Amino acid sequence: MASVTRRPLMAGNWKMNLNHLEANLLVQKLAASLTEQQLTAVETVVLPPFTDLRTVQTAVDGDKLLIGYGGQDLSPYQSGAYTGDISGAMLAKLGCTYVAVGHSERRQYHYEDDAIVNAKVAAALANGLTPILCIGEGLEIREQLRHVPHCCDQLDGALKGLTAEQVTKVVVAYEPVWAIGTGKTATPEDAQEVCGEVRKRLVETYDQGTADQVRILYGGSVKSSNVASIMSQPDVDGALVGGASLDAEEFAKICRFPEHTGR
Ligand SMILES: O=C[C@H](O)COP(=O)(O)O
Repeated sequence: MASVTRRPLMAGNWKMNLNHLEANLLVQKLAASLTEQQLTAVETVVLPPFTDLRTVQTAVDGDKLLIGYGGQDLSPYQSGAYTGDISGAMLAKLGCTYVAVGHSERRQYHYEDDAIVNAKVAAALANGLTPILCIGEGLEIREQLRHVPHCCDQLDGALKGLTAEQVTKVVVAYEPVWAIGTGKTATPEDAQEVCGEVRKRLVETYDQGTADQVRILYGGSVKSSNVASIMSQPDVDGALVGGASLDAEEFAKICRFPEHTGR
């Protein structure tokens, strides 16, 4: 069987950090820290707060930076009376190519369930955005060793009703909730276990060709010091980075991981 090449993706989720002035500085510094060759080898994306997106767009377009960007959430609806929400069409109009969907912080603080996440994935695709679909288990589920079925159930729920072709356009991010912002990183083997099972589930539900095209990221306390070992796993195609993406030099080091692994 021919081996499959998936372009590594490093996505920096800024969460509710950095105003638009700080966003401009960070994006400029990040771009200056990476060569064209490095940015071509590893797709580099930032997910700033909504209020920063126009500024990031101006910086990226103005200097033709090879950095992608996107939102951290979107409405499942196209438009209308949904105070405080932002539509996929609005993100697309700002040049976004990605949007995070179903992050554990949205599931926890905004009570998003699999049905809402499913509607948001569909809304992202309908607007030409690549959803970064986040799945992951809490500590209790991990301790009960139910993490694989839990994550596969979240995956099934989020992808319900999508065609195989649509699924190839989705990025999945496995983020064990107990490893987010805690400094506790899953071992590379933990990351591989779930990412591998996610890919197997995609083979079962769709087919091998579809599953081979889907990029699966790991997220949870990723840093420049641990990214290489995580990226050495066969089913891990990148990382969703929180805290470490707020420091341009540290995030750039993460994006330069192939230089430490020869990947
Ligand atoms: O979206 C990113 C994840 O929640 C990971 O955050 P973290 O790198 O700060 O642990």
